[in-house]
Amino acid sequence: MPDAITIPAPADFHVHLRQLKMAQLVVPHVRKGGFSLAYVMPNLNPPITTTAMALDYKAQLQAIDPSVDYLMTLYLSPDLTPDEIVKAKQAGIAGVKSYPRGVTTNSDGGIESYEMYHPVFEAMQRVDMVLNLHGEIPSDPATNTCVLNAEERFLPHLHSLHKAFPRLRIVLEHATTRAAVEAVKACGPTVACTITAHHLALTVDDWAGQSFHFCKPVAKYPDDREALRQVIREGHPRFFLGSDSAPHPIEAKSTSTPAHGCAAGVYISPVLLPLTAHLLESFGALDKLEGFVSTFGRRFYRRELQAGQSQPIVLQRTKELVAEKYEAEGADVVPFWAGKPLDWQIVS
Ligand SMILES: NC(=O)N[C@@H](CC(=O)O)C(=O)O
Repeated sequence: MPDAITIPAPADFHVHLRQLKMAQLVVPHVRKGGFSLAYVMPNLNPPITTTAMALDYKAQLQAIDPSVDYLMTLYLSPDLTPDEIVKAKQAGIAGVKSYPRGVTTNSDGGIESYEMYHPVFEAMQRVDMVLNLHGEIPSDPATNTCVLNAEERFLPHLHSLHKAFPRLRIVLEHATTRAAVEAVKACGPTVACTITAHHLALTVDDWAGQSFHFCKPVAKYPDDREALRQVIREGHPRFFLGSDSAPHPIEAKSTSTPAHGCAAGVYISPVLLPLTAHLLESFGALDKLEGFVSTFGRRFYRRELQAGQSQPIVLQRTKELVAEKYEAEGADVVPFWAGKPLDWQIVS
């Protein structure tokens, strides 16, 4: 059992950084959690639908912490045109995120059918931008669809998109099921998958009745969690970390009404690297940490570290309790693993 681990420049390939006071609180937590690259989600209110909006948002994030490499994304909506894709690529925007309508936070403007976006996907394939999929279909009593099977029922869309656009790089985000792992494995090298740290820990029993563990997609069965753990143990190079760290004010998580429910999202940024090490060690995959948090995602996104760029993070074995909450002027949030011990801490 090692007492220290050194990881070259960890990269979080899925994170929600919000705006205004919440952003002031959570953006510095990217670094605190051990990460120097953040792949930033566009589901703001209003969503980031143009290159100009994405660049303006990036400037807001850089003003809070200029030391992080922010990779920006656009929100797939009918406003997005092939011309805007070309413009976005030239401006360094990395990807386009698709949210099916109504399945999660700020997804009212999300998509209902992929066919109408084929010209946009064609342009993305041509200029080489990444398509990020929130892989759930909306709940529908008529087809017996609910949060437990919404991801599995999305997978035929993944296969048909990959078939129609075989050179388009696609990432199935925050996979939670054995079916999703198998679907991504069955695809070619242009399809990858992010896995969150919390989905390596939680199952249905842990979020039913515990609002701070509620996120979309919800954690599934123990066998699904085992499939996520197994693909990491295998060191499969198309499966890598995207935290889906999604802060919500404590009030939005802890008080819900029948009309509004509880906000979906687990907040994980400030403890991300120590927690990921802790969890991987718990299921015998600590030796795969570097690939999972640093190498594989960077390779897929073509953001490999150049010589002299490795900005290594050193973790040391410890017993440290995670903070109960983080707060600042006008914002507060409860982190995942609050009040519980972690076996690793960042020392430099
Ligand atoms: N994951 C979540 O439960 N919530 C995310 C949105 C998302 O990625 O689904 C959020 O922005 O709060």
